Amino acid sequence: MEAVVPLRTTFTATATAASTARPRLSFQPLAKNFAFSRLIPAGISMTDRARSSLQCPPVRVQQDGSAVVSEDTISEEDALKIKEWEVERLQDEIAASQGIRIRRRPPTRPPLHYVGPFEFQVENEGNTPCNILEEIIWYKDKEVLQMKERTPLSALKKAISSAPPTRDFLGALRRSYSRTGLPGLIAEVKKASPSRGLLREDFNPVKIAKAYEKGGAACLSVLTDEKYFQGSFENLEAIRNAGVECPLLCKEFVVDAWQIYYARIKGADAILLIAAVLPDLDIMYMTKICKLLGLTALVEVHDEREMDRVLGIDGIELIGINNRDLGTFKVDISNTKNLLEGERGKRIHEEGIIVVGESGLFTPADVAYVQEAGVKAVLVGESLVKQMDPAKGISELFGKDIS
Ligand SMILES: O=C(O)c1ccccc1NCC(=O)[C@H](O)[C@H](O)COP(=O)(O)O
Repeated sequence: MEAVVPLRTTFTATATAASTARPRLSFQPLAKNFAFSRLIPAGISMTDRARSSLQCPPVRVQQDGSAVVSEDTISEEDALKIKEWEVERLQDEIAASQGIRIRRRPPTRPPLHYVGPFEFQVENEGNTPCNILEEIIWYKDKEVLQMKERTPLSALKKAISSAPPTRDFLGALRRSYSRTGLPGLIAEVKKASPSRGLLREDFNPVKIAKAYEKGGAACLSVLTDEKYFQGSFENLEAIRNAGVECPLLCKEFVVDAWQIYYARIKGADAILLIAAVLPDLDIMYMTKICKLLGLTALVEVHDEREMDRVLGIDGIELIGINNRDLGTFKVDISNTKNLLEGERGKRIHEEGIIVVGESGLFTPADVAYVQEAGVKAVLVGESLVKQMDPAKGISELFGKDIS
């Protein structure tokens, strides 16, 4: 029996990243009493972008139940999309070789499928994120794709040409350290988090930012992720436009250089780059873009391997050590100490890199502990934002008035 059936999303591409020949598409076998669960692919699916823009090819169902698509039915345009997908797979392989466990997309297909007019959910091990960071990144990839469609890079570049200049984030941290003898404070405007839920009901970002500035913060960090942190770019923009003078860090999950340009027009002076997500080449490329736009890059690491990768990249000036394990949410400030011990600490000192201790800092003893370990700045959210008076919270955190 042979039939030509239109199939929308049930195919998997079997071409390997290394192949130079035109990729061949093959399909999951379709049994007579076909069940939706059979749609779980054997291979790795394409990105949404590639998949959604591929035309539905005609499929020939063979006698054994398998379905094939003839190479002749693949248009030039589709072949190009498949190539794009191959390059993305290659990037995944490079990331894995650098110890990056965060995958940029589900290795099988995303759990949402369509068959004809029907939409349904199939979950399997491959399409469920391994931790919260991976979940955030998969979501962010889609979000950024939509944002880019609404505002192309060319429009951002045009807007940047008339944007006000950035402020010196690193200089502010250095000045604060010399003035107080204590780590420069990056105080975080944080409404909620995946680990703690809602942190503050009566959340007024501008009021909190002004209180932080009054309390002696050198710089501010503004969470812009909406889905997981209830932050926004509107908050960043509002704080910048409210006359707050502290330089602002855009606390985002950057997966695409487009976001750096976007942060710049929304008022950022610095932006976070997470080594657990970005391969070395991306970090190199993105830090260059930051420099070009006058932004400071805060490159965040969680473990020794990430620290060594980042230390191997030229021109890094600011490294954040995050004490939060993003798999378990456990916070352990000794992570900062461990990563600054021995040769690593020596090298950081010699190269004049400023290190920021991030997450889980609540008391003067915590601040003293990470300062002793070698940090010259700290990034603090929860313990300050929860205070009725965040300015007073800063004095309590440092054990003295640092304004
Ligand atoms: O805070 C979280 O629950 C979280 C979960 C997943 C990814 C990142 C997360 N936090 C981002 C941060 O780096 C912190 O907001 C920042 O270091 C301040 O931490 P804290 O002082 O403990 O609020």
